[in-house]
Formats: sequence, C-alpha cells, structure tokens
Amino acid sequence: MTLIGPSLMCADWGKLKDSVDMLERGGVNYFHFDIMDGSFVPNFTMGPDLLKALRSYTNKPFDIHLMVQEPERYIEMFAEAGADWISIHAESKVHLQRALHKIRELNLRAGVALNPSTPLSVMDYVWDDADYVCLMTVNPGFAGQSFIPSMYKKIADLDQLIAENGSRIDIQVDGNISYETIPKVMKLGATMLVCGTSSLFNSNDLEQKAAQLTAYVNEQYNQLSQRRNA
Ligand SMILES: O=C(CO)[C@H](O)[C@H](O)COP(=O)(O)O
Repeated sequence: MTLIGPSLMCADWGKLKDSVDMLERGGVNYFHFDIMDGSFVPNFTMGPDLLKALRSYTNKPFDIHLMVQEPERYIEMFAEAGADWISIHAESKVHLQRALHKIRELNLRAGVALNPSTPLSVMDYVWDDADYVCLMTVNPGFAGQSFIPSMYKKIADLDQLIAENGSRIDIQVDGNISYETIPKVMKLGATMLVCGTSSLFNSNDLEQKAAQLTAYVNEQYNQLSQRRNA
C-alpha cells in the first residue's frame, strides 16, 4: 500500500479543521505537518499548539517533519502534542542516532529527512534506527516548487540500499508530488507520498480531490503489483 499524506502547510489555515475532515473523508492515510523555524529553512510555519488543536478531530497518524536547526530539543514537545511519526534532518545540528533513538523510545516512528543534495551515505550507520527516510524532492521551505530531476535516481539508489541492508525502511517523498511524478516515484520505490499544492490543494473541494488522488494512487499501486508478480 502507498500512503497519502496531505501537507497541511498548503491548506487554508482559516478552515483547517474542515480541511482535515474533508481530506479524511476523501481517504488520505496520514497528515503531514511541516515545522519550520526560520533558521534551518527560510520560512516559518506551524507549532505544537496547532497539532493539539487538531488532534481530537482525527485518529489518522500525525507525521511531523522537523525542519528546524536543533530538532532534538523539540521531540518530546511534539510527542506530547500528538505526533505519531517524527522526521528530523540529518543536516541539522543533531546527534542523529541519539535523536532517532529518542523518538522510538516515545513509541513513535522515527524518520530521517534529507535535503536534495545530501548523500545517502548519512544513513550508513543508522539503518537500524530509522523507520522511514523522507527524501526532499525540492529544497525545503516552500510549497509550489518544481521536482528536482536528479531525485529520481536518488529514490532508486535509496530503494537499492534498503534492499541491500535487508531493512524495512519506507521511502517518503516530499515536494511537487503530482499526477505526473507519482507514477515515477512509486515505480522507483516510494511508499509514502507527501501531497501539497501539486496534487491536492488546488481546489476547495478537498474531499473530491483526495478521493480522486486516492483512487489514482491505488490504481498505480495495483498496476505495479501486477507487473512485479507477472
Ligand atoms: O515540504 C514542503 C515544502 O518544503 C511541502 O510539503 C511540499 O513542498 C508541498 O507540496 P508541493 O510541492 O506540491 O506544493
């Protein structure tokens, strides 16, 4: 199964609860929150109070992408606010292994997020400490950018490394995940899609958009499974 997670930074913040309701009715699998500190990335977004405000309205997992300079300082804060999965950037000021361990100690799924230019070798000694890798397919900080073409090879390389390591890590892709890029990233091994302006948040009828996207992703998944089993 390939999971769809709307990137809530792309939603209308004046109607966030309604957006969450509509997206859930449309069949999305999790909600993705981009947390930006104005330092690791040149933008500001949401914080733990926003998670708390939305937590009671859905049982779907909250996926927290910490685009912050010192993520280790905020893991507990977001766990208490309702996070289920937390990814931290390998490029931030962090003891990566310790931070991943800390996330898992809180019974959450731990993710490593990588900027487009960061080599996959940063995963070399933490394969056993992570549950997913969030590959940024645009430079982090802003929605509405173009997919960086060299990221196709990076997804394929990561998929191969995961197989070589016998690991069960999921590949999440984030940035310009659209009807055009989805078949390609899924074919290369992506199992978690972060969906923003390119595929979901370009209409007010979010339920219909989510249902259409869910049907499309499921169809792609079934086609891929058939080809792999043929
Ligand atoms: O992480 C992000 C930006 O840093 C957003 O989640 C993502 O870019 C949003 O999707 P789209 O590119 O389709 O607008």
